[in-house]
Amino acid sequence: MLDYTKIFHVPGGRFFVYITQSGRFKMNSDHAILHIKDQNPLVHTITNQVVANDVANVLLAIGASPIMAIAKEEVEEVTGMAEALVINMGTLTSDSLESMILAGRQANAQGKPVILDPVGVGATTFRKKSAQKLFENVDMTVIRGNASEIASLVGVSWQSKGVDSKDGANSPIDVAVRLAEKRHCIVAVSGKTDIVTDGTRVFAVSNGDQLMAMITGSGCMMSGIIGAFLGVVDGSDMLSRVVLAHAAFGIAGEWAADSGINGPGSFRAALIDVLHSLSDDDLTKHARIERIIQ
Ligand SMILES: Nc1ncnc2c1ncn2[C@@H]1O[C@H](COP(=O)(O)OP(=O)(O)O)[C@@H](O)[C@H]1O
Ligand SMILES: Cc1ncsc1CCOP(=O)(O)O
Ligand SMILES: [Mg+2]
Repeated sequence: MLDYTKIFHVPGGRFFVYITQSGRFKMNSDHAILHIKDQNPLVHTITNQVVANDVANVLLAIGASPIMAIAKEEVEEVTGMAEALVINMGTLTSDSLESMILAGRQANAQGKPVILDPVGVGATTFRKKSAQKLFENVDMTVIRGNASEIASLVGVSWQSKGVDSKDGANSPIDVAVRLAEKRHCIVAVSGKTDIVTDGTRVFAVSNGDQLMAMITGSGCMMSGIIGAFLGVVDGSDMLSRVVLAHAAFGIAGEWAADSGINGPGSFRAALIDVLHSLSDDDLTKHARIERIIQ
């Protein structure tokens, strides 16, 4: 059992951890993956040039359908036919920002989930200002990023290098809760342990493998997978599904790492293979989810 009180030590002791028996926290969706495979949600993804192919492939592997469309002439139409919208700032341009706003407004108007991945948001002034513009125009359902990205969105300093997060003095829980409160949405902070919160309830998901940090795009893929989990009619709450999406991707990472791969290249392929065969039963048995009480 992990001792989260050590991992998430917060000056002032704002958080402590409620450890569930067997380390698993039962979520209220037992059929999340089945629903994705049955309903085959279309996920409109405006992502970066580095990872578009990987994100499309993980969406297909889990049972969703990807559509990568970026032209401002068509994004509203595409979001109109999709079940979820994923916006990723990885290789942002003024044009793609405009498209993200158009697509985001369309999704909001139709009550469709919008997932924002603020890749490298703290790295440049352009990205910071663009994120601000996005928040002024679009209500996000989920913001998912690494710790330095989420910290940057609440004005907390955190070490980073380009699009990657390094060590930080603050707690990832603290910055996640602050951003969720600020933007009134679900926030997920990825890392060795992922934190998912709506500002009130906080969950820690400890599935995953260190190889996930050795390929580019694992965070972007995670954001795409959230789009698949939120793009279905499931009967369960959004927060549970975002938590389960993290567990599913983390389990896929663990099993891919364990599948006789040779290194990061074959790990990336194995990740897609494992996601393709992952079931709700696997998720129930192997998810390591804990609830953190503030
Ligand atoms: N050291 C690690 N051990 C286990 N899983 C990890 C580790 N680092 C990242 N992951 C997983 O990889 C995915 C992407 O996280 P991360 O690398 O933090 O995002 P990003 O690629 O956006 O920086 C998440 O699902 C996370 O749980
Ligand atoms: C390397 C890089 N540069 C711009 S976007 C990108 C990919 C980032 O992917 P991730 O955040 O999932 O590691
Ligand atoms: Mg990222």
